[in-house]
Amino acid sequence: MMKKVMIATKNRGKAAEFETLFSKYGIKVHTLLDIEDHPDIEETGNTFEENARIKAETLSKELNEMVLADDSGLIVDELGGAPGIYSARYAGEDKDDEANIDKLLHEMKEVPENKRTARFYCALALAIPGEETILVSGKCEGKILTERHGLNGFGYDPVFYATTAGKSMAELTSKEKNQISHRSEALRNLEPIMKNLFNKK
Ligand SMILES: O=c1[nH]c(=O)c2ncn([C@@H]3O[C@H](COP(=O)(O)OP(=O)(O)OP(=O)(O)O)[C@@H](O)[C@H]3O)c2[nH]1
Ligand SMILES: [Mg+2]
Repeated sequence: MMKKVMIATKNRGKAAEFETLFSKYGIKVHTLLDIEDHPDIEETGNTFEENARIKAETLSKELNEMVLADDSGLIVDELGGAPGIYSARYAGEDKDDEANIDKLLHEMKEVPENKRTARFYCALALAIPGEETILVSGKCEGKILTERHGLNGFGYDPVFYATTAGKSMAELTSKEKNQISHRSEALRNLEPIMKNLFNKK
């Protein structure tokens, strides 16, 4: 039997990354994109963890099965932590990656190189019916570039210089991004728990 996990996301970039990240465990990924006309789950929390928990528990209750959710975003020091939990909607409700980047570059226009520090953060929530939800997180340190570099990835990747890679996130192959990203670090922190769960079945 093929193992599978449901992820409470409608973000195609995340879905693609999770597909690759889970494939090495032989686990197939399903998302909200596979359910026709599923309404958005409202993110009413004040932290990444709260929002991840809301998305995972809402869908888990609805489907009565185990659900994983990712709430993530970009934290820019000079902007007091913005866009943070509002990263997807930074430039407006339509979640336009290009408009978000334009707004960020504009806000950071006068900021000198040494003050452009930032990080991606990812909270993962694993909701299991009848059990306490499990929360883990990961981050990835970097700087905000002054213009776009690279075509891979999604979101703010073209303007995020990943310190450990020495390149923009969008210049990395998906394999390279998956070695250093906030999302992959969070998932590694969930690995022992997932192993237990999937081996039980
Ligand atoms: O360049 C990026 N590389 C990444 O690896 C990344 N991870 C997150 N983000 C940004 O943060 C928002 C998440 O917000 P978010 O967690 O609410 O997700 P979302 O609303 O897009 O989808 P859903 O999972 O809620 O359905 C995203 O839209 C992006 O703007 C990233 N940007
Ligand atoms: Mg969202």
